[in-house]
Amino acid sequence: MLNDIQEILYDSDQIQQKVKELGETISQEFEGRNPLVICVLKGAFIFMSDLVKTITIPLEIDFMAVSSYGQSTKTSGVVKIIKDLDTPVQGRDILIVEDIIDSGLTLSYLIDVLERRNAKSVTLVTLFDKPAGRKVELEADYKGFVLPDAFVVGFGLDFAEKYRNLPFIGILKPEVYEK
Ligand SMILES: O=P(O)(O)OC[C@H]1O[C@H](OP(=O)(O)OP(=O)(O)O)[C@H](O)[C@@H]1O
Ligand code: HPA
Ligand SMILES: [Mg+2]
Repeated sequence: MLNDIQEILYDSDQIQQKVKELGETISQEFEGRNPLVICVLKGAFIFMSDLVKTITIPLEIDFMAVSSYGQSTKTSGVVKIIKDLDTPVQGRDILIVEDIIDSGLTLSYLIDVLERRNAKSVTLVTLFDKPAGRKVELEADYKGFVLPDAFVVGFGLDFAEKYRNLPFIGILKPEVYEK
């Protein structure tokens, strides 16, 4: 698995430090609001579990699974809901937890869904942001790291379902997906 990585961008310690900072900021922002924290599966599962441990205010969690990349390094452009929320969002302050914003299509679709369901507010936190990939205008309220224009894996992010368990974020060697 490590042989397939071209370059490590941020290691586990660097990521944990950043997660802690994000958690502190979010704790202040949502003081007294009991937010519903939504993990966008599968990619965000590691970030979500680390992040909520650093948030010091009461919150609720739920999960939504969406997919648009499948076996490719390029978005299909079609965001499919694989698993929906169990919790009604009407009138709730929502914090969406995402691993990466690339084209922006996944999150613009999800925000639209939550607004149509009458969420009171929708706030976005992403651990990684790849602005060069944007196809729609979208900015996270809180972000961890800005990444270069390369396909990355690790810390929850996959290529064809592999590499999610790497404890760092790194660039995948193009020969892995070009062959
Ligand atoms: O901004 P975008 O171009 O939409 O890309 C970001 C989304 O793509 C990935 O999910 P994917 O569809 O690969 O599903 P997964 O989380 O199960 O890997 C990632 O986890 C984000 O949710
Ligand atoms: N890596 C893994 N999954 C992704 C990426 C990426 O660079 N961009 C969007 N989904
Ligand atoms: Mg994926």
